[in-house]
Amino acid sequence: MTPAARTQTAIELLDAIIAAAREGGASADVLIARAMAARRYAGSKDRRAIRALIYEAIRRCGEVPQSGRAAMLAVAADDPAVAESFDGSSYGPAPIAFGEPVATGGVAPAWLIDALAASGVDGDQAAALLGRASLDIRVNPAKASVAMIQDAFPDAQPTPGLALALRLPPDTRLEASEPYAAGAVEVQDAGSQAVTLAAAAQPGMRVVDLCAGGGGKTLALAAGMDERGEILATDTDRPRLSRLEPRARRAGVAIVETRLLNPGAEADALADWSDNADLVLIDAPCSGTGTWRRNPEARWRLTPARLARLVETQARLLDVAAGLVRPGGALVHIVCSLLDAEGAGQVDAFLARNPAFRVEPLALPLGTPHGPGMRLTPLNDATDGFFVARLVRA
Ligand SMILES: C[S@@+](CC[C@H](N)C(=O)[O-])C[C@H]1O[C@@H](n2cnc3c(N)ncnc32)[C@H](O)[C@@H]1O
Repeated sequence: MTPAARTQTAIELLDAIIAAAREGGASADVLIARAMAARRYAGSKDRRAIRALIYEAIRRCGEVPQSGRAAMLAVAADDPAVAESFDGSSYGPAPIAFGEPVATGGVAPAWLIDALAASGVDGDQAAALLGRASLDIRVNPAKASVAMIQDAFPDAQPTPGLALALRLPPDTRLEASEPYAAGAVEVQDAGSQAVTLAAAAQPGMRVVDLCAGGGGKTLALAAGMDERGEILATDTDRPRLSRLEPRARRAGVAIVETRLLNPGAEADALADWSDNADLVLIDAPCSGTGTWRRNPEARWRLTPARLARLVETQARLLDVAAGLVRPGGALVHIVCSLLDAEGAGQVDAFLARNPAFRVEPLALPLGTPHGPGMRLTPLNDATDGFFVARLVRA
């Protein structure tokens, strides 16, 4: 493909991504994968170049751009090679017209920048939310030692304080590797591994992973339990939860049971665990402001109304979890967001409603104290952004 044809393809895909962001459609990654599968003439170099153009445009535009072309013109404004590709050739975009609309740059929509600033996230911290994400893995101690995995990936770097975490070069073909096929490693951001340590899961515990999804944190909890005890992994999303059991089998984990919940009726479905769990982990559904490095178009999807709904669900899930924790047991609240409404403020509000719980201070290998818990950020910790707090029932 010519550079002009690549730019035109990127513009068309950006149009689809913008429409999906406005209408709640599929993510950019999914739309790009679908489009590439349909464009068999695009070689691997073309695909990489088109993908890079699209993500450059998404990162550059804080507000939802008016069109894919306006977003690409924002890239062209700083990149002469992209500007030259607007050459009017048969598969390329029309030449740039004088006074054509160019999408406005910026980190995020203005209301979100204000909300982040009110949560203590300054301009540098906010800009780092759009940096490049690393490729981190967690070694599964049931299947391999860290040294064995370092032999398989000689460029892997350890993460200080995280005994099972390794950072790989971003172009590592992990999924085609033997350790991956054997369940000896799981892809998991180092920050995600660090916040899961707040749970301090131990052998013999009865644990509820209330928002288990596909089980990333469930398996990290299991790694600390040495196949002794019980983990009930629940979620309201059937397709996500259905991925957990095969993943647990692949990892050699047999102490996990899954249970599908109905939104709004979680407590009824969990009545048999009432006052009975040593540990409840809530990896809550959230705005994902801490994961923009991976899904930068997520900031175009978030609205104040959607954020308010998420905050309401999180509060409800915290109250459901409180009913499951036994006296002396612990509740851990995690969000991959830097907004206090979902993290520190959410936990403060829970404590005001539930005086039987108190905050237990955390000592994690990454992160800094923030309100009743700890915060990890891309700028400070080179991980996704997280808030985590550990609460103990009297
Ligand atoms: C941050 S994701 C969890 C990721 C997962 N723990 C992991 O480590 O891979 C949040 C999850 O909460 C689930 N969820 C949303 N509403 C829920 C509810 N009312 N009860 C339980 N889970 C819910 C979503 O389906 C989603 O899988």
